[in-house]
Amino acid sequence: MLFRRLFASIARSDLQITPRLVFHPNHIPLISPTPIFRSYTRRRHYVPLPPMTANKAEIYRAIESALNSPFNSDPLIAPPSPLIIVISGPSGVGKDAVIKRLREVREGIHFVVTATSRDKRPGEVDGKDYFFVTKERFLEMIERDELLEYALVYGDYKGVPKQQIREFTSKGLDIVLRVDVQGASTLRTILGDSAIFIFLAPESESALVNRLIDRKTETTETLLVRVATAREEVKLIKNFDYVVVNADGKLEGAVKLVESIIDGEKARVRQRRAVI
Ligand SMILES: Nc1ncnc2c1ncn2[C@@H]1O[C@H](COP(=O)(O)OP(=O)(O)OP(=O)(O)O)[C@@H](O)[C@H]1O
Repeated sequence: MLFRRLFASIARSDLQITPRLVFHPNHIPLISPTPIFRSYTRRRHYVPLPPMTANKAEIYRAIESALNSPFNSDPLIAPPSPLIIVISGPSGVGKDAVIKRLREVREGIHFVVTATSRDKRPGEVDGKDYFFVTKERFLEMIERDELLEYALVYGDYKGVPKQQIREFTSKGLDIVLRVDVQGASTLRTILGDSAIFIFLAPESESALVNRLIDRKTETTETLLVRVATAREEVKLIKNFDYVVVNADGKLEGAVKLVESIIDGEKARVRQRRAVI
């Protein structure tokens, strides 16, 4: 009784157990090796296909008809999801310089403007380089949960406004965040693998110190703190996905490598998807 039921259910099902396949050069297969082909083999026995010497439209239509569904021109692959790219590295390594150049050479990216309570440096523009806010306003932003991440860096607050990320990812743009190394570690905890983390490294410690001296933005005391911190920060490289060396005079190369990383990420089969 049990066997009879089992055989009856196999007979009703789409599964077919076949000892061998039958092919003919100008015909579609009579018996399909897998159930997936069965629907068209069942409906369209012996539909002759034109030879490859026939005209293109005729071959096209014949294949369409044999598969029993029209071809369409819709993209087979969905467009890549917007990326969140975190660029970090020790003070003076060239985060701003790399981002400034990336901004010039690449479209489709929104560079998140960090909010900071520090004073403007000469040449910096409010709303472009940073949102310069008072300490009080910054504390209010923390209170209202408006920041994805924030930190007190060398006595000044810096933080990433959530609203910008939401607004621009919804428009399909990639997002670049520029944060210090501690901030990147915090973001890794918050975002996990849903974002890409790039560590910018100098070619040597000495190059980094020289760059900071040349920048002329530090006192010797703050310079000392930055360099000592940089030594510790290099140890956190393990929290990152990629490392890009920004060597002296090789800014272009560093930017190209960042672009290649972005391109590679866009070609991933399993896309990263961040929810902010
Ligand atoms: N590849 C490079 N070659 C030579 N100089 C560079 C290079 N990259 C950056 N610089 C210079 O090094 C100095 C430090 O760079 P930048 O201000 O971009 O560093 P940063 O990582 O943003 O620093 P901070 O975190 O302190 O703001 C700047 O004067 C910049 O012009």
